[in-house]
Amino acid sequence: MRQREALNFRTPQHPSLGSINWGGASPLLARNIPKESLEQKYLRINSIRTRDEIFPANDDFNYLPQTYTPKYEVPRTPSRRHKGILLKFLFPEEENIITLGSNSKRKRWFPRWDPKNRWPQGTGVVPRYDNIPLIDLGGDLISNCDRVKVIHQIVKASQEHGFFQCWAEKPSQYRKTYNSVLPRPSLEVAGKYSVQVRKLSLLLLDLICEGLGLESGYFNGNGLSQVQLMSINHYPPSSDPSLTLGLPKHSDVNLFTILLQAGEVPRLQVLEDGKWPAVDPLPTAFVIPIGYVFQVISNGKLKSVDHGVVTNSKVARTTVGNCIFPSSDSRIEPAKALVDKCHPPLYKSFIFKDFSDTYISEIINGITTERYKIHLSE
Ligand SMILES: O=C(O)CCC(=O)C(=O)O
Ligand SMILES: [Fe+2]
Repeated sequence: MRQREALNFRTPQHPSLGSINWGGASPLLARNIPKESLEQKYLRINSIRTRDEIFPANDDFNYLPQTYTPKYEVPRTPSRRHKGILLKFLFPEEENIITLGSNSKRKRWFPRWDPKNRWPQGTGVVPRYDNIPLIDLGGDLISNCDRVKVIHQIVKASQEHGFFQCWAEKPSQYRKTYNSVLPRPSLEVAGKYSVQVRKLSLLLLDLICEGLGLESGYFNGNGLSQVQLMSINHYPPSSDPSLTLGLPKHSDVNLFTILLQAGEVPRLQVLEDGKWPAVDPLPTAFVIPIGYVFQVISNGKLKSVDHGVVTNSKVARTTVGNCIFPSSDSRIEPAKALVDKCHPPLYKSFIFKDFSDTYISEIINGITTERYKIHLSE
């Protein structure tokens, strides 16, 4: 028999994630979702359903018109019955509850999401990504030799793989400073951590700037690296990972992300040569995926990489990502110093906000990034 249970979610998570409702999925999933769904209450139906039942391929499950006001019969719970008049007025629950059921013709709040693009990497056994460059930033980065070597490693990895891993301090110090961030940091720890990570991001920006041959401080100007957004992603275990939202295939919308992974289970999968090998979590290293904005600014010298997350049937996983973004009004275009007669611009110029507003929903739906590109025949 189906047991019904009303849950509150702070971010749009799939009900099969269970009762954990902190942190939530990456803000990626919160983009372009109707605002009201972020405070949405909906029914969780505890029953085993197949993946196709939950996400029927031909179902218009993700269409939610602005004026949508569902009216369903919902069993009353004691807490509702005793709710004060003011709360009832502010939160008219019956109208906020949406059922996720197999036969329902009701509209759902999920973003339009082509089923083919949900788990292109599959959810079974995955190969390990065993040739990820691991770059040591703990050396003497002032002395020319080390600096040149590290810059070369970063640029090469970002060109060939679209991401790299790095150590920022000696491993033992590292554990002490950063381990307290996971699995669930206090606000104070999160604040301290984000300051440390900001320093690391500025160092990486300086090194990449030099590696690309751009004038010093290039990324400090025009708001190019002004915004840092921290997201804590928690992926509870799911008895059937194929029913659970991890993170769909995407490449990051920013310059880069500084990602800390906890736990033993490799679940971050990166697309390389048509395969989706998983990145082993190293507790003392950061994973740095290059974002699309960096690909554009570097005129294609650095490449952003598709990645995604699949959940595990037994083990939870938590990651902390600090994303380095331009400010919303920044103009994004190939750096002038990288463009000349022999190297024409490969990307159009755009304002970051115009791009970021649609980028996530586009890539989630498998729409390619072609429209940002300039084709040489144009
Ligand atoms: O949690 C992860 O491993 C990846 C997170 C991610 O890709 C993102 O937040 O963009
Ligand atoms: Fe990502």
